[in-house]
Amino acid sequence: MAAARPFLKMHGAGNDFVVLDARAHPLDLAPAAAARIADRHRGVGCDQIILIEPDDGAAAFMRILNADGSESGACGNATRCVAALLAGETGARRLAIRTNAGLLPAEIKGPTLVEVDMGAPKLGWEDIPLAEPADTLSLRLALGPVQNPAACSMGNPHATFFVDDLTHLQIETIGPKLEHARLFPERANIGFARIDAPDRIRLRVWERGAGLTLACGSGACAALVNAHRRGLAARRAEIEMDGGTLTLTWRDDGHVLMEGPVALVFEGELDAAMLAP
Ligand SMILES: N[C@@H](CCC[C@H](N)C(=O)O)C(=O)O
Repeated sequence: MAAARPFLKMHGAGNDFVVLDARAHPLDLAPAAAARIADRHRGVGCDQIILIEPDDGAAAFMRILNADGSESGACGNATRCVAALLAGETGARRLAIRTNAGLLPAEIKGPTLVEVDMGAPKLGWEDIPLAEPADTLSLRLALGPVQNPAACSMGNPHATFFVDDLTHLQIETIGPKLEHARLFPERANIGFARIDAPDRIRLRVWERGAGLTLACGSGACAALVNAHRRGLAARRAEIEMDGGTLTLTWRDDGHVLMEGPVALVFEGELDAAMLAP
């Protein structure tokens, strides 16, 4: 059985994480163990579990496990948190974190502020991925009051619905049904965006494998990209979510810059039984 492990509880705009450092001692975390740790009553409680692993060409490799134990290729808010953590070890202001989405350069902008280059979105139906050829600017998907989202991948699949009213939207009801829609063979993160101005978007995200979170960094990137593609937003906007606001820029070179807060909440130790498969 694995030994007890220290962990850090962190969050980025309220999107919260249990961070485990597996650089010195590898940790093969089974989906059931991830779900156990993420449980907000019987575990530590978090949206995602983040494993920091060794990497030859970057400060570290970041493995992302959702609260349901599924693995994702991108997690914007956690990337900022891990960048801040690793920068604090060396005093560096610039570093790069590798995820399955690629090599993500990060810059420390302040004691609790980090900017990450999230790379370029993928816009083709097969890159999202979708189950069939489709115009990713307007998918033939509708449920209740929402329809025709735009879709892109930030290393993970996102569909963004544009709505006028976020107050009466039953996201807990329609979110899981859309997450598991047949159109999304790997499921999808579902964003609901209200355009308040060309440079201001109000966003709520039903996250794949985690549910309604207070913020979603890759979801914010997808919302800006999809809004700009639709002619609804500029290339730079403030994305306001329940847990906080991120500043997003879709650069002319195609890369999306995301700036936002990071926080360390507490340190703890996971009992070995929590880590068992
Ligand atoms: N909260 C993250 C996204 C985490 C992964 C996502 N739920 C997925 O399964 O793709 C973010 O800040 O991007």
